[in-house]
Amino acid sequence: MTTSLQADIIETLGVQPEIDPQAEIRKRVDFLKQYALKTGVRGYVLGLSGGQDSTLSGKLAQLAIHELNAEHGDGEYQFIAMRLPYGVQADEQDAQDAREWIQPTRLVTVNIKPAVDASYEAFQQATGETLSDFLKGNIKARERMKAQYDVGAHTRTLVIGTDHAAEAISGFFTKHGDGAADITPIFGLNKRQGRALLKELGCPEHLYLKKPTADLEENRPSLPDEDALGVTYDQIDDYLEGKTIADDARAIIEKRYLATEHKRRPPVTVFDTWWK
Ligand SMILES: NC(=O)c1ccc[n+]([C@@H]2O[C@H](COP(=O)([O-])OP(=O)(O)OC[C@H]3O[C@@H](n4cnc5c(N)ncnc54)[C@H](O)[C@@H]3O)[C@@H](O)[C@H]2O)c1
Ligand SMILES: Nc1ncnc2c1ncn2[C@@H]1O[C@H](COP(=O)(O)O)[C@@H](O)[C@H]1O
Ligand SMILES: O=P(O)(O)OP(=O)(O)O
Ligand SMILES: [Mg+2]
Repeated sequence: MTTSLQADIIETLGVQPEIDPQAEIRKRVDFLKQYALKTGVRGYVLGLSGGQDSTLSGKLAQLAIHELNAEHGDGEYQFIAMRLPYGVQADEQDAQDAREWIQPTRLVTVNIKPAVDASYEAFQQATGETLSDFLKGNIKARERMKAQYDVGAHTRTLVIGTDHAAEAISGFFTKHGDGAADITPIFGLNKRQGRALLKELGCPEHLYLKKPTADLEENRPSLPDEDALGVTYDQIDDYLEGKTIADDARAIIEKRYLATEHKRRPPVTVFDTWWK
């Protein structure tokens, strides 16, 4: 039976228990096109990690750009993919496979290591203390955000975020890091629905069957999100589809959801009451 908190979460995150992948693709490509036309921007920019979410978001963006150029422009719309490794990335080949499949208008590569290490060392010099490996991971996510905003502002393109329901529910993103973006085309989908869209689009299987990872920690490289979260994406997806899941998994999900409300909202103000 669906609990009332579960029903609230499903409604807030906009999840449908069943989807038509083809219709979802059309809706989200149209959304990207219409927003670019309405705002007058020249396209989109997105970090491609080689993971499922950026592969899907990037493909939707590239489809939107193709159609915009065919229908409205002289090729002035562009989708800029960014590779943003911290040094050398273990699954670099997946990122290259995603780029090959998406065929972005342009690829920009920024190694974030020097900037991240400079921030990490500046903190050390200023305080005499050392940031944890976990907190250094959040610097990486924020540095990636900065690099994308630099390219976006320079090219009049908007930054795409890859937030979706299965990530939003647990606040499993870095605040003002990968959580910061201008537009989120896969919002409202859970993880298996995202996979279904990629399958429909003809994506190489290995890019959507791989284990999701934020890959932010040096001490635990390629740590699967599911290990960090303590629940599986299947459990999260079932919960988001209104199904009954094991009590311990439900408790973990709901505890994380309630603790991370601040990450899904704008900065709290004197007019807000949600935190009380
Ligand atoms: N797979 C992914 O998509 C992905 C990507 C990046 C990070 N992550 C994960 O996301 C998490 C990010 O870590 P985090 O959440 O500890 O760091 P965070 O920086 O995202 O959020 C913590 C910060 O939020 C603010 N904050 C905390 N409580 C608050 C409150 N009640 N009201 C207002 N602001 C508040 C504080 O500034 C605090 O430093 C980690 O678990 C990381 O592994 C996952
Ligand atoms: N190594 C990366 N290169 C480019 N973009 C990246 C990289 N790692 C993460 N990103 C971007 O951040 C989001 C969130 O990633 P999670 O795996 O969900 O933490 C990802 O979709 C990329 O856009
Ligand atoms: O955000 P991505 O593309 O890195 O996907 P995943 O979260 O599955 O690693
Ligand atoms: Mg990832």
